[in-house]
Amino acid sequence: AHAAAGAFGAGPHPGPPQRAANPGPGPHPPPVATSREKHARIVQGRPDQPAEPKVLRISIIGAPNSGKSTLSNQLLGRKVFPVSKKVHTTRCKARGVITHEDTQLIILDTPGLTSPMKAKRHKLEAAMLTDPWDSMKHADLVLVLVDVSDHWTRNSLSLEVLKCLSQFPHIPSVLVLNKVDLLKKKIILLGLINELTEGIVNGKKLKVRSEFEYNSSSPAKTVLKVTQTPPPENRARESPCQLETDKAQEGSSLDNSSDVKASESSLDTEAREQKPYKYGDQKNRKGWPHFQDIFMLAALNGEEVDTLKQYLLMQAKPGPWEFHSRVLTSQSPHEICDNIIREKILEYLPLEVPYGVTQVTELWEEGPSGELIIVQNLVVPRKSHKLMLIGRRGALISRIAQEAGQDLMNIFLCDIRLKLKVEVKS
Ligand SMILES: Nc1nc2c(ncn2[C@@H]2O[C@H](COP(=O)(O)OP(=O)(O)OP(=O)(O)O)[C@@H](O)[C@H]2O)c(=O)[nH]1
Repeated sequence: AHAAAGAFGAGPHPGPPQRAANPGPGPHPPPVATSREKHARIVQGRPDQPAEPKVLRISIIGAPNSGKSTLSNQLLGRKVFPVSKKVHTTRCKARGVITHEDTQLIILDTPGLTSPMKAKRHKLEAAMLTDPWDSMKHADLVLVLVDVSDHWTRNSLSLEVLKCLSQFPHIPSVLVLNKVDLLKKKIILLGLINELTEGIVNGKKLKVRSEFEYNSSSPAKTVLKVTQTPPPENRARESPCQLETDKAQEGSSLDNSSDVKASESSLDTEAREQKPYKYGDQKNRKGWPHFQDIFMLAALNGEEVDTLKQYLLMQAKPGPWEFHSRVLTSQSPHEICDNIIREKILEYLPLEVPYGVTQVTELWEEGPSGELIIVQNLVVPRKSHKLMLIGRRGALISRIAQEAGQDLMNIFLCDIRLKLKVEVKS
């Protein structure tokens, strides 16, 4: 009793994968190896680093669904992590690797930070509670992602995020406000920044005030700009927070063609008055006063992602590379495949149904013309779930196989024949 989705990928693959909107500098990413052995050889092979290599390990943490994987994919310039509208798409930590000239950025994409109670509800593996913490242990810098379109969560950092940050206060942290494309009133970002930073960035008290200036050089654009008054010792410093939106497209409620600035002043005295942040104190706090910088971006369309990437490249310190420059991710081909299929199941099945699906790969082999043949069995707990997953006349499972096959083709850069079966757990 199983439904099979049509094979996919006959004919030549569609050429190079679609690059993200902001691929950034650097050469075209290499294909991801399709067999376990090849992958292991490349990942474990000696890094081909230059004489004076630089490295930065970046942990991306945040609430489930804040856009961590979307941002990771955009930074990588290629989709290698699964993304969906449902929470807990990412099940375990995975690394993405960006190699640019002498610098290697290693992105530690983690599951959304969650509580043991929520983990139980979604039947999450133990790793989903521990992985974000583990990734912090290896990080040189942490990006804290906040979904600014979520009215319920955007006004304060979650308890789990605060616990994580205060457990590792020595790791430089950067606040990233994501999904700004969904905000009609961009001016609320100023209030959010104030809440989420407790009014302190880089050790200096933020004074948020609005300044409306006519921007005659760019009348077609609405510009929201947050700058910090430079500290006396370095007048040239300017915070990288900058967001430009096309007025025509956005219809922003900011004053037309205006700049809004959050500036920093009367710095040191006010900063010293701030209550020290103690571990265990998080329940009474909403923000983190130790961010070194703030970015506002839209990971989905790549807006300002390249600015963040350039910033990260600048933060790298001398140190040996971990991976060969050809490596794009530490995930094995099988893990990538499971994740991509899971992403589609999460996207198309309602409520909690996707969380009960177990994936079993039955076949993984190279076909006569070099194509990759994959057969995966999706085991579900109930017959009703099976019917849902197959859909009317197999329409849904075919769609899942088609879309997953296309994504895998773009990742592996080879033809893929993907067959999905659905079975009720006996
Ligand atoms: N409009 C908009 N949507 C976004 C943006 N970034 C991410 N999304 C969407 O938000 C949803 C969640 O994105 P993910 O990248 O899977 O989020 P995540 O934080 O990795 O999620 P978990 O795996 O549950 O922790 C997806 O539907 C994305 O398309 C953005 O900048 N703008």
